[in-house]
Parts: sequence; structure tokens; C-alpha cells
Amino acid sequence: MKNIAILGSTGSIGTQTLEVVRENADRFAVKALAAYHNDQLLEQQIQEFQPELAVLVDEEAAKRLQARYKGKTIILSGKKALVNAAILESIDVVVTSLVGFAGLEPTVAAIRAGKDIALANKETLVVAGEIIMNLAKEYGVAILPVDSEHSALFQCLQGEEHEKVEKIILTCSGGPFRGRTHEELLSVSIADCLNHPNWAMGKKITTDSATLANKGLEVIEAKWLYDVDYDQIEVVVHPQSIIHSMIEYVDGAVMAQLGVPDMKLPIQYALTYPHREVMHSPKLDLFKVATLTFEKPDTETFEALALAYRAGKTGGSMPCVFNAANEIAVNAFLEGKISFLSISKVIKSAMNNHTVIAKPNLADLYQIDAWTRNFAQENLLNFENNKND
Ligand SMILES: NC(=O)C1=CN([C@@H]2O[C@H](COP(=O)(O)OP(=O)(O)OC[C@H]3O[C@@H](n4cnc5c(N)ncnc54)[C@H](OP(=O)(O)O)[C@@H]3O)[C@@H](O)[C@H]2O)C=CC1
Ligand SMILES: CC(=O)[C@@H](O)[C@H](O)COP(=O)(O)O
Ligand SMILES: [Mn+2]
Repeated sequence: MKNIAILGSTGSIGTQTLEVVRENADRFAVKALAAYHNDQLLEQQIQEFQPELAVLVDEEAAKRLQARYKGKTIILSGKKALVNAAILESIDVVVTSLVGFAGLEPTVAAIRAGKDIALANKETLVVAGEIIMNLAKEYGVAILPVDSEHSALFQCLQGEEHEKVEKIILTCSGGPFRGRTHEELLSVSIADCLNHPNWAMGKKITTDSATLANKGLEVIEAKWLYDVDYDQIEVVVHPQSIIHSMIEYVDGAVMAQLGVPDMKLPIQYALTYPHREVMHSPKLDLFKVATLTFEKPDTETFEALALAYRAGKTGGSMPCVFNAANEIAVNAFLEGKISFLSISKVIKSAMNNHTVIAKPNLADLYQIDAWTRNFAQENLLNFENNKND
């Protein structure tokens, strides 16, 4: 029996992780659940999975739940309680399915407590990839990728010599605005942006997919997971999202992992690794798919991808700035405060105004994250007047 904690259990990855657990009740037990403020859904999850501990970061939501709930699960609140969930004695693996920089602190704590990490929260690796990978080595824990592309790469690497990797080919759906011009993007709505062609996901990552910031975050995530140079990571737009990524080896062989777009496979593989287990989800029908196509990404129109490469290649604290500015800009876009095209402008402006620290420690990263959020927030509206940029 593997005991798991799910940080972000009420979200897209969190609920799909619970589906995997439900279908493998003889293999997995849920010992800790955590969410931000969705007390209603968390309560249902507590009733069904009976964890030892449940956490709501939002104090008011936690009070509501504590007032209603009469069972044995301990309910804690606040940011620090996320760490309690991540380091609970009985846990073997922590699924990091919460969004954004908030994933960093509990992930670090979980690694230091010797827990394996099933990593969906890519922002953690973007911000602190070197620190996380070194900590994982030091504490002998596994970082198991949940992100579909990185799981595909992980699967393509099994049984192969890592030093024989020539390049990583990261596939990208292109998002809902693939093929659109700058002019056409001036007036896109929030609803258009949240209409991803292939995946049903949380709002933040869906917006990132539309700007191609998601692929940028994934380039940096791949760099740290698989220890390659940025020049070895190529992004290929593949609108069908059937090939989840590929590895080209030194002899020219290209290994790919294919499947229907369904996160339950990468989630289950991260939890059952090194074994494969039966899944009852729909399987790939190549006759139905019929055509797989590939295009170059348009990084002039979708500048966030180019900015992510720049942040990654600059290194040090710059990816932290990219991430924080993106988080602020995406929130502002989703609240209707800025236009779609301003998202990448906010990121660029924060990066241009940052003095890089070459080897930031965790304390530096917290400071830089806070500086960037503040800078981005104060400059959000600077770009709104120049709609024709
Ligand atoms: N969805 C997908 O298919 C994929 C997602 N990912 C990555 O997985 C992560 C989760 O994405 P997704 O599931 O789509 O996101 P969702 O928005 O659907 O869910 C986020 C979850 O995290 C909780 N949460 C949000 N903010 C905080 C916080 N500050 N502290 C604690 N908990 C918090 C939410 O709680 P509440 O509901 O209470 O607000 C919710 O449970 C992201 O890093 C994303 O990039 C990677 C690949 C695919
Ligand atoms: C399911 C998953 O892993 C997402 O990160 C997905 O890849 C988003 O798709 P695109 O960013 O390629 O549009
Ligand atoms: Mn992905």
C-alpha cells in the first residue's frame, strides 16, 4: 500500500488523482488532502477517503468546515499547514497539484522529510529547479513527473542511456489561438482563452497554454528534470496532442509516447512507477486520429515562449521573475483587468527591470518572487493603452 498526500486535491489534477486512487483502492491510501478554499468539495473528499489530515489554506473556509465536520480527520488551516500535510509521518509520496509559487515551500519540506514527489506543480521547478534537484539527490527522493510531456519523456527514457540523448522534442498543442495573428489577438476574450482544444484543466494553466507560457515553463521544467541544455530542447506544435513528447537519441532514433489526451495515465504512472498497471480509460484509436501534424511555434506573436527561453538561458533568479510576473499577469487577465497580449508585456517588463542573482538560495527566491509580484502589479496597466503594439 502506498500512502499519498494530495496538495491541491480539489483542482483538475487533484480530482483526477483521486479518480486514480478510487480505481486502485488496493494500492493507494490517501492520508492527507489540501486545498485553498473549496470547503464543500474537500469535505466530500474527506468523507470518501478518510485522510488523517485535511488542510484549507483559507482560514474562513477552514472555520466553516471545522464547524460542520464531526469525523476523525484533523482539519488545519493556513499556509504553514500545507507543510504539515506534506511531511506527515505516514506518507510515502506527495502529489503537488496546487498552482504556482505556493508549491515551492511544501515541496521543499516534503523532500527534506524524505517523501517522493509526484510533481504536477511545474512552477516549483521553474523557480528553483537546481535547488530542488540537488535536494532530491541529497535526501534520496524521486521527483516523478506528472506533467504529460515530462511523463512522456520519462517513459521514453526508460531503459536508455541518458547521456545518449541528443535532443528533447516537447510537443505543444498551440492552444486555442494557434495560427492567430497579433492583430487577431487584440480582442480575444477570457472565454476564448479558456477554451483549450484538447485538455480540460485549471484556469491558470489553460491561460498559460493560450499564451505559450505553459510551454515556456515546461522547457525550464524539462531542463531540470532531464539535465539538458536549452539548445537541446525543441518545441514542436502538434495540434492533436496525441504525441505527448519525444526524445531523439544520438543515433537518430526518436522515441515517442502516444496516447489520448488524458492526465490519468501520467498521474497513475507517477504513482505506480516503475510498474505499469491497467487503466480503464478510453484507449488510442489511430484510425480515428488519422493525421498527426507538426508546425514551428510562432514565438513573435506568442512572445512568452521566447521570454521563457531567455529566462532559462539567463538562469539564476530570472526564471523566478518570469514565473511571478506571469502569475500576476494571468490573474489580472482572468479578472478582466488587462488584455491577453499584455500578459507577455508584463513578463518582459519585469525581466527587463530585474538584476539577476546568479545562484539564488531559497530566501533570495522568496524575496525576488515578492519583488516581481509588486513590480508587475504596479505596472499592470502601463501596457493597456498601446493596444496596437
Ligand atoms: N490540469 C492539468 O491537466 C495539468 C496541470 N498541471 C499543473 O498542475 C498544477 C495544478 O493545476 P490544475 O489542477 O489545473 O489547477 P486547478 O486550478 O484546477 O487546481 C488548483 C488546486 O490547488 C489549490 N490551490 C490553489 N492555490 C493554492 C494555494 N496558494 N495553496 C494551496 N492550494 C492552492 C486549489 O484549491 P481550491 O480549489 O480550494 O481553490 C485546487 O485544489 C499546476 O501547477 C499546473 O501547471 C500540469 C499538467 C497538466
Ligand atoms: C496536460 C498537460 O500536460 C498540459 O500542460 C498541456 O500540455 C497543455 O497543453 P499545451 O500547453 O501544449 O497547449
Ligand atoms: Mn504539460
